[in-house]
Amino acid sequence: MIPLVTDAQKAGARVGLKSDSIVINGGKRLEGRIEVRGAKNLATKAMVAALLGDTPSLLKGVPEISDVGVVRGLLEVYGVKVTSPSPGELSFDTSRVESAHFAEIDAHAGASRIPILFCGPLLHRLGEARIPDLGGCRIGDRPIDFHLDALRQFGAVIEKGFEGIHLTAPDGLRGADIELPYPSVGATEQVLLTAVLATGTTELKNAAIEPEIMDLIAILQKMGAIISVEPNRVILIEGVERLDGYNHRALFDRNEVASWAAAALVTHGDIFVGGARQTEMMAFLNVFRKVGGAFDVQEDGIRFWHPGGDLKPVTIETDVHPGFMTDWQQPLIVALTQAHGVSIVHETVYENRFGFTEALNEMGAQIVVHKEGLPDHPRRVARRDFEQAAVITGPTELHGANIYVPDLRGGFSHLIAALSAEGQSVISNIGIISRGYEHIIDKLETLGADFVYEG
Ligand SMILES: CC(=O)N[C@H]1[C@@H](OP(=O)(O)OP(=O)(O)OC[C@H]2O[C@@H](n3ccc(=O)[nH]c3=O)[C@H](O)[C@@H]2O)O[C@H](CO)[C@@H](O)[C@@H]1O
Ligand SMILES: C=C(OP(=O)(O)O)C(=O)O
Repeated sequence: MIPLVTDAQKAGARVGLKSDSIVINGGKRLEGRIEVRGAKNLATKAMVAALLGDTPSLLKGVPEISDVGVVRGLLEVYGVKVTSPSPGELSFDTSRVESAHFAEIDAHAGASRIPILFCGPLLHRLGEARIPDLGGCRIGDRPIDFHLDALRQFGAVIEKGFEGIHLTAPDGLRGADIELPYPSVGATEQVLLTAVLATGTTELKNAAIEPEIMDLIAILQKMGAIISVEPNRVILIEGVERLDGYNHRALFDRNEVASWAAAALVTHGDIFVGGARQTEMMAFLNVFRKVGGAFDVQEDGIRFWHPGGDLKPVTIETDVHPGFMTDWQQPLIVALTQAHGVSIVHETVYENRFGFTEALNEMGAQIVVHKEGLPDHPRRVARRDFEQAAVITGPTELHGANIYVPDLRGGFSHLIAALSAEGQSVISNIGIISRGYEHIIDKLETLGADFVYEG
């Protein structure tokens, strides 16, 4: 019989995780210093951008996460020679891109969302693109209509097959006037990566302006692109004839920083996160402070700790940048189970991102998810067609449980809930966590967590 290998096991195997479950003995403070490196949501896009350069690129601060492995595998299929000159660095040689082996892309299907961003670069380099089915966290429908509509406006012709999509550009790619229905991160990146080598000027309205996008723009500018970020979410891109490679250190992973900050709060701990910076995290830091957490911004990182006293409830809405990021709500909600009073988290970015709260309730939390949102509740962010609200009543004592983690951020929140809970928890499917958290087992050890991992 052929053994079934789950997506999580595949992800874990990419970064050397041998076992897919961890036993956690809760109740221990996390204390110590860990480092974060480049952001999953930037490093992977920077790797795609390397395909646009005629000369080699060097990316520094690359995290050892499985999504990086997925993109590396795809770049190799597309003919890019990827090497690692030293730990945390990847170099990309595009001189043999003509020899793409499209037949091999199916092996990379379903592992990450990044493949969709290869459309523009492949059309520029090869006149054709084949993209496998996408993966990523299952937190709603996650359609790619904005991407495909934008690509069509550039002149791409798209055919959808049973497995993935096929694109051509019979008349080349031309600059376009594009307005996104919503400031989608991925669709903004799609437009940037396509417009830089398209003929003429592209005006993108309602663009996403997340720090990871600004860092991608910085990379493209180093490569020779002409991009200006105008007021009111407008980005202008003047197409150029060719681009060179880049030499760039990836922006730090602010989602990982927020996660460890929440871990410090939840475990009454004290964690110094090396590599963290303040400016990109202001929305998070405000909420962290309102809840009752303490932080100290230093030159080489940020220290987060629980200063004692009761945690306070908050009402927040997830939003696009500069708002409170959707990827931060899951670990924060674990802290809110310990706040004295009722907190409300409105999820406005994805339509299905509170599934992870079921396991927290099994552990003793009191979280009620309102699948249609709370329509009359006053708040800052405008309602979307869909949205959900989680109402968290605290404080509640958490106890150990057996948990099968559903997705990346939900998985991290289960991990820290187990670390703070009374008793033992067995958390399985943890390979998913390695999509976005590097060296998770080593970091838990450094911070003094009590766990058994047969790795
Ligand atoms: C790899 C990566 O960088 N992932 C991040 C990226 O995901 P990703 O780029 O997929 O997220 P988007 O910003 O595109 O998605 C935001 C919203 O727009 C919708 N949408 C998007 C594209 C589209 O064609 N049609 C459509 O309807 C999505 O379903 C979602 O409701 O930004 C999200 C929002 O900050 C983060 O949570 C993810 O961690
Ligand atoms: C939703 C996330 O990632 P992805 O878009 O890669 O699924 C995330 O990082 O929380």
